[in-house]
Amino acid sequence: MTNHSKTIVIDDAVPYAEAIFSHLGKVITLPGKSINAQTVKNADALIVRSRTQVNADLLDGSTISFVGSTVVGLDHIDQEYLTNNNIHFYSAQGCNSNSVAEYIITVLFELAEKFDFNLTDKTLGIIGVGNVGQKIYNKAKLLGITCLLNDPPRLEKEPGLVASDNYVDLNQCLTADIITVHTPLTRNGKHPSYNLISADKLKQIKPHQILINAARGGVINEEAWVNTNTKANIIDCWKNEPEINESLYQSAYLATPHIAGHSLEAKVAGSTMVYEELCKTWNISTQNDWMKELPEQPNIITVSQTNSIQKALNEIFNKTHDINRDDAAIRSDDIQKLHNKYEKYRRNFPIYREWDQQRIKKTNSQKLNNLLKKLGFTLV
Ligand SMILES: NC(=O)C1=CN([C@@H]2O[C@H](COP(=O)(O)OP(=O)(O)OC[C@H]3O[C@@H](n4cnc5c(N)ncnc54)[C@H](O)[C@@H]3O)[C@@H](O)[C@H]2O)C=CC1
Ligand SMILES: O=C(O)C(=O)[C@H](O)COP(=O)(O)O
Repeated sequence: MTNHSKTIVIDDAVPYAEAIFSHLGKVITLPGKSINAQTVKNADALIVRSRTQVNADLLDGSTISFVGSTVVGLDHIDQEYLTNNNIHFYSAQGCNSNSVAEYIITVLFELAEKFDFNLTDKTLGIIGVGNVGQKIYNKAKLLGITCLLNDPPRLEKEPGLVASDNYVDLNQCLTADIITVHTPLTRNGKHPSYNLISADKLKQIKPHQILINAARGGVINEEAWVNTNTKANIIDCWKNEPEINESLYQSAYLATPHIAGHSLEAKVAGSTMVYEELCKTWNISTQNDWMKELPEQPNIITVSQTNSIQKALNEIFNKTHDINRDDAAIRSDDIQKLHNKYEKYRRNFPIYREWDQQRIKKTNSQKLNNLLKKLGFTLV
């Protein structure tokens, strides 16, 4: 039964918001950017993704006592303000890490196909080895890709990692053939990541190297990146989204509108993690009736050839999430059109499912079948 005494304001990009949250109170859904002081003034809970700045300007004078974020980045949340004002805060850490990891692996196989190289001959540098970075590393290891890892904050907490894995300093990590960044965007503390790959660091980059940013705009210095000669730039996260830098955009071999973490499983995990926390906070039992609204399993994937395992994997990954489609969806030489398409496309992003939801028709290659199972696919 709905509790009409509570009001919950929710970003309308949170899937199944009404179905999941409505038994807890009156649900008001709004575009994340339209959530303002007026709309939250008399509400009890606020549930955001990444597009709402959560701070004193938004919450001063409101009745909000719970803020939930169904995404991972925290750079849009003034956590100190929330703590000082006794507002319970919860964010769904880890909810979309597998989605981002699958995006990166898909990108790697696409690059290998396009530039005709063997991934097992290349090194992959992973900067930030948290939920996302660790999953990329685990998958890369299964696929025989050599990795260099960089995460000074994690090493301080787990010094034993240096001995057991390929942890290196940032300069060495920047020598990898392909470099991918997965730190949060932070400006303070002992290891701020803003401008981590600075203009100076970018001078070390050689023309054979590939740079990927699916973390946040600003971790790699965009102004210097535009003028850095690389083999390819892959960019999912930008400064000033959706008004992204035109020159950097034109320099990108693959440019996607901040969708690496947008698998259905990631979005649903973010929503349910916040939902469970809100139920706990309000001391209400959880319900799962809304789950009947989830779509059916995707169709079985067939692989057209198995002579090259790398090519077969590229085909399969693309059939689960077509990143070229995401790039093409926003491509435009007219920057204004690009900016408009950017936000529109990500807000209406086509549903895709993670590998562990996918069924593949058994191939005639035992090696490929084994690899697919290890990557989470079901063989039928
Ligand atoms: N493109 C997309 O759709 C998505 C982007 N993200 C971004 O990726 C970031 C990482 O996500 P998770 O792995 O889930 O976060 P996490 O918090 O689990 O991992 C971040 C890791 O970065 C490390 N780190 C922090 N500062 C560093 C520095 N200066 N140098 C090297 N390592 C550093 C931390 O020690 C930690 O291990 C998020 O904060 C978010 O901004 C996350 C999900 C989706
Ligand atoms: O979790 C994060 O951090 C992300 O970057 C999300 O994938 C972004 O989600 P949106 O709310 O911007 O769709």
